[in-house]
Amino acid sequence: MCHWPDGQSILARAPAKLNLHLEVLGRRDDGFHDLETVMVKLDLHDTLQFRTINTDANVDESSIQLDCRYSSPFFQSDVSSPPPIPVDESNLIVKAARLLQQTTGVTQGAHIELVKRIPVQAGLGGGSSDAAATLVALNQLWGLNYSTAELSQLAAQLGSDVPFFIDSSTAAVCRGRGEIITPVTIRGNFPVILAQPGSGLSTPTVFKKWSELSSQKACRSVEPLLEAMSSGKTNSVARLLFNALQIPAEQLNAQLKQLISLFQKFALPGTLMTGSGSCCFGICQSFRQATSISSLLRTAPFSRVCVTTLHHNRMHHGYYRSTYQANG
Ligand SMILES: C[C@](O)(CO)[C@H](O)COP(=O)(O)OP(=O)(O)OC[C@H]1O[C@@H](n2ccc(N)nc2=O)[C@H](O)[C@@H]1O
Ligand SMILES: Nc1ncnc2c1ncn2[C@@H]1O[C@H](COP(=O)(O)OP(=O)(O)OP(=O)(O)O)[C@@H](O)[C@H]1O
Repeated sequence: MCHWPDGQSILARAPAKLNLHLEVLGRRDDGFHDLETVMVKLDLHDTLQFRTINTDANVDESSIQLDCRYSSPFFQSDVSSPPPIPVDESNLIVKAARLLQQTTGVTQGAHIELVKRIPVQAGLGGGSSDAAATLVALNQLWGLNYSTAELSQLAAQLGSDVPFFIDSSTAAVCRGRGEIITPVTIRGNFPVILAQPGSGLSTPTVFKKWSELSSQKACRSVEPLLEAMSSGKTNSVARLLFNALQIPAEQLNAQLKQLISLFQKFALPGTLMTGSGSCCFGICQSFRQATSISSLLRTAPFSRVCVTTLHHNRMHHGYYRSTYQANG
């Protein structure tokens, strides 16, 4: 989190996530599913700038104004294509700001500029991370002094993945519908190739497909993966990747299935789909390997590719001038 010298502006980084392990334990009465999932934050991130509303400009002081621009290896530079996310009240950023206003009774508003790099409907948690960054930043901008625990409770009302992004840890096991967070250790770092097919997947549709296909199988234990993560054994981490939603997702999206088959042709230590898809990832041994495989993946007509690493040892929702690019 970075404060501008005038004290009226905050810049926040909202990282993407990967699910290294995702087991669905069963369907609940409220329509959600109980999960056991291991999530890690990535260096790939959206950037959000928050400013107080200039009341001289004849604007309602409690309004929430959101502007969005796209700046990512995943996005096309074609400005004529319509933006893939709404900037109205349905945006999770606006929902997070409204929830904070309603809960605290604060009358202040905000102008928010989003630089969107994380692809949408990809299972990378982009909207959830933006919502968490908004709760943390507006808590500061509006001087609310809410604790992390209080912000986490609000976060869970916005989405199952949002509390993970309030937590400052790089990696965590998330249980319940995703909101019960236990931070875990991940040592070392490794390059990750992200590849997204031409179309995304809706989370409820993938869970519905899982219900249709599910059988009474024993649940896959998370413990061997946690041990490999804490001892920094990247090859073991890669071998233990697991996602119970991948088969249902492959049945819903033919390009995803093709992309996973393509990924499996390369000698990578491990590949998987993240969350409810449709983005897939490969853990690489080196940047050289990541660069050569990502250029081969880029030749597939339907896939968009980007290389990133884990989001390690950063300030919470941190921002470093040295890594910030002029284009956002
Ligand atoms: C698949 C994951 O990305 C794994 O990290 C998350 O569980 C999804 O979390 P999310 O996008 O924050 O999801 P939410 O916005 O809370 O829920 C969207 C929809 O996904 C389904 N959903 C989500 C989470 C969960 N544990 N069980 C579910 O069945 C429900 O149909 C729900 O209505
Ligand atoms: N700030 C936002 N960023 C991205 N999507 C948003 C945002 N606000 C609302 N949305 C909507 O939320 C939906 C899911 O987008 P998102 O990119 O968060 O999915 P996801 O990566 O699959 O998330 P998850 O991994 O948490 O399931 C999209 O249909 C999008 O229109």
